[in-house]
Amino acid sequence: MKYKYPDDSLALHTDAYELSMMQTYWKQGIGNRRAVFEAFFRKMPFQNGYAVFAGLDHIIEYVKNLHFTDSDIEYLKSTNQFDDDFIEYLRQFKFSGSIRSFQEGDLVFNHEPIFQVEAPMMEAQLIETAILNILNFQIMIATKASRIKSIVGQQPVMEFGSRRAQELDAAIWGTRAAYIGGFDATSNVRAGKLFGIPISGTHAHALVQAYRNDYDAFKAYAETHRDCVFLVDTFDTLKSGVPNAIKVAKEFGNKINFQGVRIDSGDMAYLSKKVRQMLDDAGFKDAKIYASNGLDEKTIQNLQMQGAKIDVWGIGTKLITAYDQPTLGAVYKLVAFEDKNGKMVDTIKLSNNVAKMSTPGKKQVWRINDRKDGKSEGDYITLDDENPCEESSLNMFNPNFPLQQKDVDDFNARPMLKDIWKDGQFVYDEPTLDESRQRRARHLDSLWDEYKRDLNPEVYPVDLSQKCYDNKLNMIHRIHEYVKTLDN
Ligand SMILES: Nc1ncnc2c1ncn2[C@@H]1O[C@H](COP(=O)(O)OP(=O)(O)OP(=O)(O)O)[C@@H](O)[C@H]1O
Ligand SMILES: O=P(O)(O)OC[C@H]1O[C@H](OP(=O)(O)OP(=O)(O)O)[C@H](O)[C@@H]1O
Ligand SMILES: O=C(O)c1cccnc1
Repeated sequence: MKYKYPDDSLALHTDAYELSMMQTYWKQGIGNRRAVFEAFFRKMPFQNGYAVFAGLDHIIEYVKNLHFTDSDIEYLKSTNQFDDDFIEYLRQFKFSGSIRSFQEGDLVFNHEPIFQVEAPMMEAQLIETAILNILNFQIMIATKASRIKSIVGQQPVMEFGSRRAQELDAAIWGTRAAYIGGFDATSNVRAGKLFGIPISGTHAHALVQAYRNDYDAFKAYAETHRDCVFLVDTFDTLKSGVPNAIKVAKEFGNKINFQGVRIDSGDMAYLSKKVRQMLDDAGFKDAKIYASNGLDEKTIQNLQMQGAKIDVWGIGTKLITAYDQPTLGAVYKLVAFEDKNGKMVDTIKLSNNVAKMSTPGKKQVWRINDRKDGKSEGDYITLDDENPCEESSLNMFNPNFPLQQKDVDDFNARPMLKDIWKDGQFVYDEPTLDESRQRRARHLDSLWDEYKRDLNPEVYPVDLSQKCYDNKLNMIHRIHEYVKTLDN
């Protein structure tokens, strides 16, 4: 396969309609007016009580490198869909706006802005597709990983999904998201090199098949490696795999570090208990039992319930493909746009479905924590000019059920949308990947258990300030009045 052009850039990683709209804005002279777009999702992934934010690092790389190459320009010309003067404008395109975002490892919730772009309309429009592409995938994988890690607890959990992922990028960025979500290592060596994620692995059935029997295969592996985990289920786990693993471990003694065995099929509760007994009886009490094969948080929980003696978990398909939910469904909506007099005017998208109505205005999300126990009370969405830190008491109410409300007195309020770019300047002090991973663990600690259970969690409060709520209602009302005039 050959590309049609010698180079590739991500500037064209956008939907054609973004470029079509840009051309309209540009030709109509409104392309440089400021616009504010916000990304949010409507439903919690996997019906989980929280989601884990990930993807910012990839977005930063994308925006930093965003420009149209000569071949991008040449290609756009060849489509005959865009005017030459507009294409010439694209040649000097550079992102000049501002971006605010949650940070990787932060917990995020539905209906709150998780990512905000304030930029000339044309610029903000171009980047929608890539931003959603990245966030929709990485948040889902980080959240799935976090669900799995929460069930597994302190035991190590390894990401094994590259061979099953939706192509190369999904494997790489998926494993990075999984690491933020709490996974401990990956089998993908490139992800180890690129991101510094610890790499880890055992061996495949091919090795045993190549030597035609367990003993010769394990012996060959032991002769060529110090750390050894033997895969014991190629022929017969209990009759051949484990006895031969023990035999080789005994023969090599201190010459190898016999870490344990991996089981990849069969009844893993039954087998792991038997295998544990065999390893213990042989004096290998510290040897670990690794398990893989179609695992996720549900199978793991079930195996735990059955008393399975598994110490290390390898997870592929069901993590990296976000098996039970194909996308997060995050959207990117225009919430304010500069008018011809240079004034920012809020905008709204109405819908017959109340849940689908956007919340107008440039906003900030504040995480409200109880000052006494540090626990999160909920998220409080304000218009950008409000500051709940100046209030002594907050009335938090559910915008869909305004009667559901509570007053919070002794609280800390932290703004969650952090500056990443300001007027074209990159201003973010990027955390390391390990810091982002720790952030998720720290934030989970401040969440009540009721929001963290994997089945039917309580709904975490995501509330609007009175001003934000009134602004939304007023806009809805005004538009309804306007539509009524059209009926006549
Ligand atoms: N004790 C158990 N309780 C619940 N689920 C289990 C148990 N043991 C294994 N599983 C899960 O059952 C599913 C099917 O296991 P099974 O061994 O039949 O897989 P398989 O892929 O058909 O095996 P093989 O690789 O031998 O073809 C896997 O997702 C596995 O994780
Ligand atoms: O089941 P998953 O969660 O996706 O985990 C990854 C799977 O990939 C490997 O199997 P594969 O059959 O690809 O190779 P093998 O020859 O090593 O068994 C491994 O043995 C796991 O079963
Ligand atoms: O190292 C392993 O055991 C491994 C790696 C990828 C997929 N399955 C297993």
